[in-house]
Amino acid sequence: MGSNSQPPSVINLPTSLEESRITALPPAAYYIADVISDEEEKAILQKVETAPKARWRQLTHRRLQTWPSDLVKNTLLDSRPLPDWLEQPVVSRLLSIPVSESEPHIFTNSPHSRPNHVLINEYPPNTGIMPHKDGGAYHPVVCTVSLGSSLCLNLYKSKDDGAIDPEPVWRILQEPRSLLITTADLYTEYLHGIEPLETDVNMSEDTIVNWNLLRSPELYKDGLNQRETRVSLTYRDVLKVSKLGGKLGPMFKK
Ligand SMILES: O=C(O)CCC(=O)C(=O)O
Ligand SMILES: [Fe+2]
Repeated sequence: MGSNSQPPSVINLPTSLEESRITALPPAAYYIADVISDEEEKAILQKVETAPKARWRQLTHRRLQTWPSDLVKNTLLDSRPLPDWLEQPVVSRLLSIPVSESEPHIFTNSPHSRPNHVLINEYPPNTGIMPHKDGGAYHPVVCTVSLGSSLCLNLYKSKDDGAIDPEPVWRILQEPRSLLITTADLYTEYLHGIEPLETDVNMSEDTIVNWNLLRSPELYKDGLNQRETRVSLTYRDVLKVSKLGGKLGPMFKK
């Protein structure tokens, strides 16, 4: 293989999530560089891009889709399953990786034992998301699949007066085709956000907490990541699902 060529596209799942733990973070976060193949990435991106226009919600810089639907008062009104292209291959792989001997997968202790909601965010270069917490609607396990481009997700601490310390405590680099799982204190105690940058800078073994788990650290040896459009799929379990959901008329569904 030449020094500039990419390694071949392979799926590489750990036999236990422990192998993928980001050890510099409080319990627990996991990073799997190769959760889907190139072909699977392309197929999902194609589905995202060709979704009906009404599926997209346009914010100032970013646009997003929610599947199967938005939440209303923290409740999922639409109890239809996720579409097949969001279910396969991602959910089945997620549910196939043990956390420990007594925990067969990461959603073992969530109310529906699986993710029932996917938020799709599209970030062109120079686009980010303000530091925030994900709030009370979800079980505190967040599974994010990244497509199309790498970027850094930052984790922030609230200061004692409630203000956000603008300097991130940790930075996680998410490569395309990767899966990041964050849980527990990282959900409840810390904030996460993405800076609106054209280029992530100053990246190294010392500044990126998952450096040892990256697929291609050599691509960033100058410390830089030139962003292209990155699409993320955020899989979560919404705690409350309306029993009426399946009975709502088409007017209430998107
Ligand atoms: O795109 C991401 O990785 C983060 C998205 C996010 O934090 C959110 O939508 O709540
Ligand atoms: Fe979030």
